[in-house]
Amino acid sequence: MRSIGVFGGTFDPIHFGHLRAALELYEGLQFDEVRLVPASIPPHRDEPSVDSGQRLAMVEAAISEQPDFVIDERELRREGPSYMVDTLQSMRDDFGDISLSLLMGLDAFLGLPRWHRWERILELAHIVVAHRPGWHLDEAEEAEQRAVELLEERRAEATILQERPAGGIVLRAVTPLAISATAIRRLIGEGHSARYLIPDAVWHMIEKDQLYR
Ligand SMILES: Nc1ncnc2c1ncn2[C@@H]1O[C@H](COP(=O)(O)OP(=O)(O)OP(=O)(O)O)[C@@H](O)[C@H]1O
Ligand SMILES: O=C(O)c1ccc[n+]([C@@H]2O[C@H](COP(=O)([O-])O)[C@@H](O)[C@H]2O)c1
Repeated sequence: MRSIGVFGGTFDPIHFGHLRAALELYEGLQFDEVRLVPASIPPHRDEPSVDSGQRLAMVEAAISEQPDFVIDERELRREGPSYMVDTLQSMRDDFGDISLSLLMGLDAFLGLPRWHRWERILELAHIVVAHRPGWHLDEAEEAEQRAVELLEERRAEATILQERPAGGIVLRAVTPLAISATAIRRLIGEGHSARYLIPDAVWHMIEKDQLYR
């Protein structure tokens, strides 16, 4: 069965934490393709500090040489908040009965029960959760318990991703990289370099356009 990974993010900016996780999941879970989906208006957070055209350009620069990584612009073309359930429904309509896997870090997964129509998401896709430094399942807060229960109910072996179109949750270790876009924005705002946390091509764009100053 054809199998696609879907990696959504604000990517403000894209960094090696995103890229290395996406690559290890792509190789380890044998996706035919990973679609990076920059959010236009991300729900449940402040508006991005850089406009969507620039965030998109940084993602393009970051993945230009990686085979099977593609950018999916459908959230940028849609009006209103970038609800993931709408994105996955539209991919399902486009791609038919393939296996779709929504990739996310553990921090994002713990917040999943607050997402718009989140229960529908598991009817449309699998969820692959990557470990992220600083986040632990056994330290989940009260508000995150629903996500922990969901993982217990739906946890599956990675083989499910090749066998069924949707519905399982797979937890995966990736190289732990304690990099966040928030810390990168702060570094640059304080006049420091963000080199070696992000691809050089992305750093050059940030410098050229004086982003995050
Ligand atoms: N270092 C990392 N390791 C694993 N997953 C990550 C890492 N950084 C981000 N992710 C995941 O990438 C997705 C998109 O994240 P996002 O674009 O919000 O990056 P971020 O670094 O968390 O940004 P911010 O600090 O602005 O919240 C989320 O699913 C998040 O969990
Ligand atoms: O659909 C939702 O309600 C929803 C709520 C929070 C986050 N998301 C998506 O999850 C991805 C990671 O979100 P963030 O805030 O960590 O960048 C990104 O693609 C967001 O659009 C989606």
